[in-house]
Parts: sequence; C-alpha cells; structure tokens
Amino acid sequence: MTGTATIPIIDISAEGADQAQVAKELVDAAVEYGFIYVRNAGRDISTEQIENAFNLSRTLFASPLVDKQRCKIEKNNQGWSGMHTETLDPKTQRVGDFKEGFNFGAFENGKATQPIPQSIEPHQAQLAAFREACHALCQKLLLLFGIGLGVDPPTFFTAAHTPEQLSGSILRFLHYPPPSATPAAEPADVRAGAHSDYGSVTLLFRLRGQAGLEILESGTGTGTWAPVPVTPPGTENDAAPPILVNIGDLLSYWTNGLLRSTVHRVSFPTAPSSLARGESAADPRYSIVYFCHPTDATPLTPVPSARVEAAGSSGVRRGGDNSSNPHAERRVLTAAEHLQMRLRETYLQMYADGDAKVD
Ligand SMILES: O=C(O)CCC(=O)C(=O)O
Ligand SMILES: [Fe+2]
Repeated sequence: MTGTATIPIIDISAEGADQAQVAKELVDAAVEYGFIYVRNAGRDISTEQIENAFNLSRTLFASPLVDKQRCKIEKNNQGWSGMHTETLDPKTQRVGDFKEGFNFGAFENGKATQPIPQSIEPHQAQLAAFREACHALCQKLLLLFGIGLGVDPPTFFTAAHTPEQLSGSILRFLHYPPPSATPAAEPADVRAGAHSDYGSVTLLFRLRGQAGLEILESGTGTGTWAPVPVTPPGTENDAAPPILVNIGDLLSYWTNGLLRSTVHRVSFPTAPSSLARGESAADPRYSIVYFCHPTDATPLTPVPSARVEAAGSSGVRRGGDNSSNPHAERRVLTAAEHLQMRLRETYLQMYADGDAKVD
C-alpha cells in the first residue's frame, strides 16, 4: 500500500559497525521521526526469548478471569487491566481501549514482586530474564543517544537508568481481542487511543501479519495516521521482525524537545488503503512493550550537551513540533513525578475511586 509511515531501519548490533556512525543515525531518526526500527538478528534479545514471551502472554490472558482480577492494576502501575480500563485518549474516546494488559514491575532474584496469575508462576525466571534483556537493550540505546548528542559524559542517560534502583520501568503484555468478539465497537473506536509514551525509550515487539499500529505524521496542516508495518521492506528475511523503538515524553522533555515523542495509536483498520501488505486486524492481536524509565529520584536537570542546550535556547523547542503532544513540555522535577502525572490521566476511574493522594 502507499502511505505507510516513514521510519528509518537501523542495525545497532552489526558486526564491525562504527559506533559513532550508528549513534548519529539513531539520533537523526529520533529527532526527525521519534520512531526507529531496530533490526533484530537475535543478537540483543534472542528470537526464542521473544517467542517464549509471546507464549507466556497467551497463557496469561487465557487464565481464568478470577485469577486476573486477583492481580488488578494498582496505583503503582503494576498488574492486570481489563477491557476498557485504560483510556489513552480520554478527550476523544467514547469508551476505553479495546484491550487488556498486564504490567510487570521489578523482579527480585527471578521472582515477581507483585501478584501474578498462577498460570505463569512457574515461568517467573523467564519473565525476569526477558525484562532484564529489554532493559539492557534500552541502556545500549541510551548510551548511543548520549554519544550521538555529544553529551558529556556520554553515560549521562545510562547512569540515570541503573536497573538496581526503583523506577517506573514496566514490561507490559497486551492482548487485543478480535473485532468479532466486540461487535458493539463503533467505527471511531480504537484498540488503543492516541497517545505518546511517558518514559524515556519504549521497545515494542509485534507479531508478523498483525496490523493496527499507526503514527501521527504531522507534515503540513493536520496530521494523518500512517500505518507502521510489522515487517518493513528489507527485513522480511530477518530472524524476527525489527524491534520498534520510540522516544517517550520524558526523554523528549529532558532533551528540550530535540528528540521527538510521536503520537501513536492502535486502530481497527479494515480498508485496504490503511493496511500494510500481508497484514490484517481480523485476529486477536498480541504485543509486548517495555517502557524504560529513569530511576525514580532522577532530577530532570539540563542535559550536558551543546546540541540539547541549543535546542532549548533557540526558543523553538522541538517539542513544539509535537503540537499534538500536550505533555512533552511540562515542567517536572523528578522522573517519578512525571510518571504519576501521566498515569492519573489514563486511569481516570482508578484515581476517581481512590483518595486524592499520589503515591
Ligand atoms: O500494541 C501496540 O502495538 C502499541 C501499544 C502502545 O503504544 C502502548 O502500550 O503504549
Ligand atoms: Fe504507546
């Protein structure tokens, strides 16, 4: 089809690759698009590990409802959220997202630190290892961003994301039931409402053939929704589809809007014009997301980089480019405060039911 999103494809782990060159390509892509396809030859996270994670996700969502309800999502952003619990675009959506999700926070010694359904209890170590591998890949990307932006020291971002300390980082399994299971859906309804992610970088794993993700391309005038194929041209023969990486609001804010946090959604596309070749939205859809956040106490102080500074002082905070992203420029103190602010907005009911205290 025509009109799929323009997103650069980068191999960050090619043997003999020039690190400075890869860093430059990554930064250019993050500045221009906010989304990057990271080629996946199984070097950073093995294909088997990804497949196993999807298998666990299927097992988890097929668990008896009572088991999932026992793990209901809490204000710490961990646990199960049922159909329509989350509303990613509350201003526009008639009804909450057509999806269920399960958020995993930290693991300790291969064990979850939150209630999890019985069906996946025997597989906790595997989940912990997958979450760890995701975090390590994010650290690799954050180091490359440090290098590409000329941050002094280049470890500025990675030092703020040490896995040992508490953070808002979340491994999330998502299950979008097939449209046939939700006959009451109206044409304007979405599987996941328009939003930008909250943290620093997000990794997204998808399955071949499963359509739905779209990004808002600003261009001129009003934005248009462009589908993001799972397997873009040139990656068809790779061991696994590329891992989709995108910049979250926090990193956009931290870099004075230089790195772009792009709005995206998951829709129910049916028209051939909004489907990439070989993809369909007729089946249940599963995706896995890793939202990487700095450690809770990280103060979002200026990034020691001339390029980032210049983006701030030019008066044209590139965040302004994200006119569709009202959150990119908010002033916040710490990473934890930034996250709480965003969670309040998407889990309206949970916060309305509870007291006014932010924990
Ligand atoms: O399921 C997807 O493809 C995207 C999900 C997403 O954007 C999110 O959970 O933030
Ligand atoms: Fe997202």
